[in-house]
Amino acid sequence: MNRPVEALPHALQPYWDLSLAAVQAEALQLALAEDLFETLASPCTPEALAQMHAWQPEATRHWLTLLWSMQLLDRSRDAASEWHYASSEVARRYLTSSSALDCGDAWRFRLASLRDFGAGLANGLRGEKRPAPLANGERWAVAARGHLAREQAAVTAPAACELVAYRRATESAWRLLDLGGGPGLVAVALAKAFPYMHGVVFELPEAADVAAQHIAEAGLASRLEARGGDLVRDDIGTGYDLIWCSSVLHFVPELSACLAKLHAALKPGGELICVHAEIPEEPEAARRMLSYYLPLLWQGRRVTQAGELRQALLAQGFEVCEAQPIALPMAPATALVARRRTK
Ligand SMILES: C[S@@+](CC[C@H](N)C(=O)[O-])C[C@H]1O[C@@H](n2cnc3c(N)ncnc32)[C@H](O)[C@@H]1O
Repeated sequence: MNRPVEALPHALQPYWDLSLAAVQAEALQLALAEDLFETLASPCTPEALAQMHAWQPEATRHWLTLLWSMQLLDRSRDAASEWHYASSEVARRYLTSSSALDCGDAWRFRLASLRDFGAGLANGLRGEKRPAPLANGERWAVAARGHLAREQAAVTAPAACELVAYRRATESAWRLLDLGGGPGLVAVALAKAFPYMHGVVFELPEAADVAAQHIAEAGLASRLEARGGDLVRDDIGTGYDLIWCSSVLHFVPELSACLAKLHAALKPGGELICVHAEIPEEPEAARRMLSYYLPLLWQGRRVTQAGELRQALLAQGFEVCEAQPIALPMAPATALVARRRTK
């Protein structure tokens, strides 16, 4: 009689995976610190690599094999049956210092800040508040100069261009508001893709300065303006054909008042592309979202439940024409396209 096959993987496997991820994160961190993906732009054997850096050859071989299993390296055998390792497509694109889309430092920043938050969970539960090292505007300006800029260039801006390409003709003139646009690279990418578009990046004043710098560097100052202000209290302008608003509504105290302001800022027929992560109903999908958004939730910020934003848009008189999954840095989100009715 055959032995009954036990259920695989074991029910504890997801939790073992958490501890295993610690080693994978360190392996990647070390690869970034050593600029490994730049070196392995051309294939190399572990022995040659170890010799180049005075590393231990066996340890190097096993580390490379782990990175291969994480799909950060490709490998192939030569005629002598020796493995040669080279950076994978994703590592070349996003984790190589010479790539325009490099997110290596941004990834390291995310790892460090999530570890730091995780280490403070017990204190947070007891209600201990950690003093913010910088004032709000300055904190966002630091983010805009650092990881937000890298992630916008690599992830958010290409996703925005792809989405907007379905909604605007390249040769038409239109007016954009990139609300809470951080470093402004979404607006910059849209302006490059749509030569007749002009518009505004609205941001807290300190971050608006960073966006202004990016706009100037891109030679787009005649078409894009970085306007500093508080979107809750200040005038955000009117007559927009399209408002791009991603990962911003978490920070406004009153959702309905903010959506009413966005509705009024659009031309009749104009569209709000509202891109935010919401907490899904299913635990598997909710897990990633909650791990990322727990710090925000603990600060008392808003992360809506799946479907809540749509309801809030409908309540303000928007017509919700489309809901599309979209890749945002760290966790996927939903892009809701909400139109101001023509009458
Ligand atoms: C998570 S970032 C998102 C940046 C950008 N939209 C993106 O998706 O990459 C949130 C942005 O909202 C801006 N923000 C938050 N509260 C704001 C307010 N009251 N007025 C203007 N901007 C604000 C922050 O400065 C920050 O750049």
